[in-house]
Amino acid sequence: MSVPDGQSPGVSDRLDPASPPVVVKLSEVSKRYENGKTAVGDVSLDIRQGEFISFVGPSGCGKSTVFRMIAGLTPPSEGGIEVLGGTSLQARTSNQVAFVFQEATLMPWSSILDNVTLPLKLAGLPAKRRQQEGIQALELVGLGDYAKALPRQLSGGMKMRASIARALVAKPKLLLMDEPFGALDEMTRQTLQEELLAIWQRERDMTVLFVTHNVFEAVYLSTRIAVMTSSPGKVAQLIDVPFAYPREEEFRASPEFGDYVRQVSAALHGPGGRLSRNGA
Ligand SMILES: Nc1ncnc2c1ncn2[C@@H]1O[C@H](COP(=O)(O)OP(=O)(O)OP(=O)(O)O)[C@@H](O)[C@H]1O
Repeated sequence: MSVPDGQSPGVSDRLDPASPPVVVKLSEVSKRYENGKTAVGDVSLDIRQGEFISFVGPSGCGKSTVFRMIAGLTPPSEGGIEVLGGTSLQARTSNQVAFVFQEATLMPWSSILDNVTLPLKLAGLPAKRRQQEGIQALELVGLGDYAKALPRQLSGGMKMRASIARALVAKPKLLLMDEPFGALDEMTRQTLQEELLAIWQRERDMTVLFVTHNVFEAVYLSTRIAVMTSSPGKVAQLIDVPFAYPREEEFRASPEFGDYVRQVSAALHGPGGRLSRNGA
């Protein structure tokens, strides 16, 4: 396992939060739904280009609400959100932001290639170009041989790969992943985690925001972890995970990995209220 030493080219950039530009800026953001529920209260957070940041927290603490606001799917009640230098809506409609959800949500009657290239079709790209880019995205996730298959012919893990390919096909600058591996078995989950990190490392400028309930997954994947607490949802603690990539299998078995898992778990389950007073 390699620990950052500032010498490896590329790695230090990923881990130095001071250098890359801010791509998502949340300024005192709150969200109160129409039924009066305050889902998110006063969250301020800067996310920089190339980060892989995971959001962990108890069910209902507002993780998906934060994502929906960043995606421009629901407006904040208070505060400001800037995405890639503009509004969240501008970023989404210009195809710079892509999503992956827990369900792969593929169109059952369309081939995997047609599913994956849908965002390009919606953007008006010609058929030949769509096909080229689609095949490229499928190869990236190891589904190069399944372009003509229908979703029902794929396993759960393969469907998720297709969903990731669809998100990557338009080469987004920001990838929002809301519990993408939550429904998969542990082995498939670990394989997809490794593949996702490999893709992220290749797309040097792509920033990934990832929601998970799984502390092990958060530590394995992330440069930084936002630990959220509920009522109302807040970012209670930000934890840097300063280990170089690629993170080999032995990283998962290392004492340092265990230390970070314990630190994040303590932040999640520690003495009630103490963390939420350290709001980020
Ligand atoms: N459209 C809505 N209208 C009213 N309340 C909502 C709405 N969407 C979410 N909520 C409430 O806001 C709170 C935060 O929900 P959200 O889905 O953001 O949490 P979460 O952390 O993503 O949960 P989980 O981990 O279970 O997916 C919850 O109490 C939820 O019931």
